[in-house]
Amino acid sequence: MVSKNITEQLKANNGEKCAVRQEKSNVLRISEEFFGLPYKVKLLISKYKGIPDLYAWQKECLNLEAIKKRKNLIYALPTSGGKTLVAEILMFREMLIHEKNVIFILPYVSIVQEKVRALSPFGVELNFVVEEYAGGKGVFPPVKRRRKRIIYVATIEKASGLVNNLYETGRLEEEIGLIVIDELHLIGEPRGAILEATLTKIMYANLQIHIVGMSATIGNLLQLATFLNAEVFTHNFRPVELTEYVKCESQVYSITSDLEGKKLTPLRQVKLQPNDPDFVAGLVREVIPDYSCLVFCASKKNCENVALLICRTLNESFQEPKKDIRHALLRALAEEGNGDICKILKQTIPFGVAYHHSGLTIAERKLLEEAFCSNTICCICCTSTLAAGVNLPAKRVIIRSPYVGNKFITLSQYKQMIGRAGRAGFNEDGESFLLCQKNDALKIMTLLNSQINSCDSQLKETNAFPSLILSAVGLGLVSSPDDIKLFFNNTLFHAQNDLDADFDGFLEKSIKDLLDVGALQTKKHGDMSVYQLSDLGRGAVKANITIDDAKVLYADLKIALKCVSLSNYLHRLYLITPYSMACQIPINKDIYFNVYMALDTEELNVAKIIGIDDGCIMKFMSGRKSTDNVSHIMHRFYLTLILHKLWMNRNVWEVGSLFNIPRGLVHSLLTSAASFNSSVIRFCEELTQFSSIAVLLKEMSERLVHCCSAELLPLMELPSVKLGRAKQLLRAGYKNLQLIARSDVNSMVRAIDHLPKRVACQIIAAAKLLLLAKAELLQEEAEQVLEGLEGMKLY
Ligand SMILES: Nc1ncnc2c1ncn2[C@@H]1O[C@H](COP(=O)(O)OP(=O)(O)OP(=O)(O)O)[C@@H](O)[C@H]1O
Repeated sequence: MVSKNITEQLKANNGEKCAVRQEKSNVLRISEEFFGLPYKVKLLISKYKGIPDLYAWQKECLNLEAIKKRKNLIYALPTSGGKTLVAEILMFREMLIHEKNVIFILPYVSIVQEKVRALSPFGVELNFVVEEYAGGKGVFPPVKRRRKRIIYVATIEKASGLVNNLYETGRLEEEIGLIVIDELHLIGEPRGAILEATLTKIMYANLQIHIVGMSATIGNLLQLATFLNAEVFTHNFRPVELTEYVKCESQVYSITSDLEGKKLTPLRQVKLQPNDPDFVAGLVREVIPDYSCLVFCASKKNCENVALLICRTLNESFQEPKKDIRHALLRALAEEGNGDICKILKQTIPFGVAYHHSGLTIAERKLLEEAFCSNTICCICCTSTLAAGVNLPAKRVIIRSPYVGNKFITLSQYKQMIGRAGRAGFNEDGESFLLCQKNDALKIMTLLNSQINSCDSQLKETNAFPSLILSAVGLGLVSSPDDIKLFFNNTLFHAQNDLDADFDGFLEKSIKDLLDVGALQTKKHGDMSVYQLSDLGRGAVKANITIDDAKVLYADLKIALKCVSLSNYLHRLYLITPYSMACQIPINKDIYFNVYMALDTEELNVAKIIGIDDGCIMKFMSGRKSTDNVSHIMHRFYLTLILHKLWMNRNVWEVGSLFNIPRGLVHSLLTSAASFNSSVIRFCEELTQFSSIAVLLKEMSERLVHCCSAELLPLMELPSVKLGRAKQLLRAGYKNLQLIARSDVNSMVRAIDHLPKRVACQIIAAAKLLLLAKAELLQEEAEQVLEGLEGMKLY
């Protein structure tokens, strides 16, 4: 007993000495700087990200003249090169040193949420606020904060609204010092037109805002650099070495390079089995369960089938080691699905295998990603979207076939996928296998020896010119044909094409169309005619929607103004049913008929108000063609019926099976409805005749974002906390943000099934940050009131 006490005493003394030594070294280092930031930032990066030191290229990049002189910069590196950390350090610098706010643009809602959560501990420690602008989240105009700096983490669409709003209220240049764009190459995908439009406006307005873009390697970096007047930094750094293989039938080749280009060198033969004809399971088994493996598949169905196929080749021994935590994962998944678990995942997870695609809800995907990162599961069969968004590195990456959907894979897709191979800090190397049939072998050789794709402006492809003209006129950036021409000289489209006489003609036609449709008007200004927006044009710009959508919305709102039905939410849900989703959700006639027939009198009345009656339904059922307008309304109303079921508290699983569509799609419909709701609200606020409708829609916002009971709402404010996790938290006694903020990480991990420590830490920090931000806002409001009272006599 005595000796134990002495040992403990010694240990304690020793611990104290270590602590003192550590303290001293920290004190010494306090005076050191970390790229102009307090040394504390380096310690926090080590604490929260587990990164003790920067890679050489990261240091080089942060020390570039372009950065010092705040010149715009694009830096391009292969996937997993560590680009994000550089951007984060730049953002911290902008807030802590230059005392300006930052906009961080990311491609998808789920990545925005993930980033908000990951930045929260830094926000608490470094005293800044992280605001989420994605889906239905993010207020316009953004709340102005006097004391704290803000990172707005935004999707492409929300960032566009944010920039417009801050510009027109004169706050953009005053408040924003830096805009960071992750995955800049997405400018070459359809949604990229919005990003290009946002950046064009900033470039044309010639604001003192530093723009930094990150990208994977792309073919036309210089064109992008011309567009952004940016310097370029490239590096081909990979934290771990990557070896590439091709497997064609039973032959494995390694990909080697010589002066003539890439070659396939035969390496080994594999034995194809009837239950594993491609040897995909064989390749997986070579690495799991000790290491992790990602299998990219061409389609969603394929992901599910391959996951099942792999499990059929695994024996019981693959189930044993992680039985308990895998069951905890299944329970967490059941929680998200209100008791339902996907039948396939139920079979595969005990083996440590899962599938991952957009048919799953965001919450399910998040749980699987966390489980993969914490080694609870060791193999995920996924579609190519996983490569673009989520950071899930694996020892081995297998590309099951050289197709994405039914299109042959491009070099940048290939690079993006194989880029996931190799876990920095976990494996010394990574491997990739591209599987193909003999008849695709030639195409593979061409692919491997081709140039990396360029990313092209999408303004023309997506017919985005009219919206961009409207927005530029609305913001007061342009008002004459000459201005508009000059404005378009600042686009990426211009950097890629000569804007010749044809283009002038094209612009003139776009302007004429906008005048004809009544979105644009001319006004005399002295001798000159200048353009200005009509009510409709203003609404479209404010709501960030196309003029065609604005016309439909205007007509819908006019009807609603005359006879909005308040007896239920169906009419309001129809108004906010996103137009863009109709093409993704096909109508099932029988389901439509059954759901329509089950509507009560009040609900049928709503259908009538918007133009659907029994006659329309019968005509539709009999397959007779209706006018375009009626078909359009019918299709939208079908989506409204789906939303209505969710609104009535049916979960995404039930609704998915009722309408025979994947639950992930039901979830995206809900997310885009929440986002469209904020657009419609802004439209109604701009066109004051509809302001009463804005009030009605605002009341729905919060419930629409989360679609859950009131007691869960405060918990769902937390980034990445979805229904299942909110319920787990509530059941464990975490009823509000205060209780979460006060919790310690270990007790939370003990109380919640399948909650990794890192995530618990981020959830607690996010709760603290939300509360601090709220408290500070109230304090600022109180100060403003008191300032107003200053000098006032009380009596
Ligand atoms: N200096 C470093 N030392 C060790 N690990 C690092 C370092 N910098 C970043 N990482 C880690 O490397 C991984 C990949 O980093 P990151 O996601 O920033 O790469 P990326 O280049 O942005 O990749 P992508 O193109 O996929 O977005 C992350 O887990 C990150 O924490």
